Amino acid sequence: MSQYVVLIADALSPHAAEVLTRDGSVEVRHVDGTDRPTLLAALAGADAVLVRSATRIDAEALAAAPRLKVVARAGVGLDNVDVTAATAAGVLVANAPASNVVSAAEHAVALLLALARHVPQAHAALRDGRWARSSFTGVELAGKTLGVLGLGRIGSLVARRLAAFDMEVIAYDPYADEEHAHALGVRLTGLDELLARARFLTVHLPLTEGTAGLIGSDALRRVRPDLRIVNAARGGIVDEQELYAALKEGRIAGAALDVYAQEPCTDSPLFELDNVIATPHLGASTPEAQERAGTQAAESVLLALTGMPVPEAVNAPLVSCVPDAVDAPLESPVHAL
Ligand SMILES: NC(=O)c1ccc[n+]([C@@H]2O[C@H](COP(=O)([O-])OP(=O)(O)OC[C@H]3O[C@@H](n4cnc5c(N)ncnc54)[C@H](O)[C@@H]3O)[C@@H](O)[C@H]2O)c1
Ligand SMILES: O=C(O)CC[C@@H](O)C(=O)O
Repeated sequence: MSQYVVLIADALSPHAAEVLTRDGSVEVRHVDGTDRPTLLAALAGADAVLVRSATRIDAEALAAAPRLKVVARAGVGLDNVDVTAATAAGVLVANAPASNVVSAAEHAVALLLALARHVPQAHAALRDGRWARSSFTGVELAGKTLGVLGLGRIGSLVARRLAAFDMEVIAYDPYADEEHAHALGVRLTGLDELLARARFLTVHLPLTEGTAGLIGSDALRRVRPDLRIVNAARGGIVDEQELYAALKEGRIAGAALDVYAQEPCTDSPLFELDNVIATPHLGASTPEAQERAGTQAAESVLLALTGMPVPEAVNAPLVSCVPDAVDAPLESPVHAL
């Protein structure tokens, strides 16, 4: 008989369940974590729960889980887990902080290029039978200033990739290291300069009390009218109502969004604007990222439950695709106890 019950509450790579059941001590139960009554009932008998971004592990969920020892987030952002409440309850919280950063960075770059050249709009027009070349004149990236908000793992990967497009890259991140920025060819600036100068702005911050609404009414009145904004970090960092107003009034030129204040989000006034392109939180949606995220989250659960060490091999493929300079200054996957 298995010693531990582990819930998988969001759709994870099958590798997660494979890792968890490896030594026979764990019974895996799959539940739909977005169905609240089902989640709360299942948590009653759970020793651990693995989530992506859809399932909320808040104080109510923690209170329903008397046996819970660990919450593992198969990805980066921990805004769907109440880390403070978990810590108070003696529940360990782990994430997989570098698992999906390459995928997320590539998606941000894809959105930025698509925004610059109206790719989704031109594709849609052609499918409608319209050869509307003059409607879709774009802009070059070369020589333009890219402002990176948050020069952590993903911001650094995006900066490096877009520097290769001959963009001038500046970044605002009060915690970033000058040498790290310099090695990437990035100049650190204050927020005021970044807002005033950027032709493209890409957001790579965590959602916290300090970053919620950072790009709001005030910031959006200090930018150039030809600014294009990409947010593939978290909804709510860019205020959606203020973004709508800025786009509608021609105070900025366009926006590309992967994330929303409320998700799922299928009905936003922003989707009606011609200069907005949008994807449904796809930054981490590649098999490569999901395999790493699921595997690393499962390894963290096993480590927390059984004390079984994490094999080196699990981390090896990822380290080889994330530059040392990006990997170095960041915290360990186990976030809080
Ligand atoms: N779209 C997706 O699918 C997807 C995938 C992965 C991550 N994300 C989001 O991207 C975010 C960033 O991920 P990461 O791996 O780069 O995180 P990270 O922790 O490596 O980097 C975040 C950076 O933001 C900086 N920062 C924090 N507060 C700031 C502030 N007020 N002003 C300026 N800089 C500030 C930090 O110093 C850090 O360098 C995650 O928190 C997550 O929400 C989205
Ligand atoms: O699980 C996902 O697909 C989203 C993950 C991403 O937003 C993250 O923060 O890691």
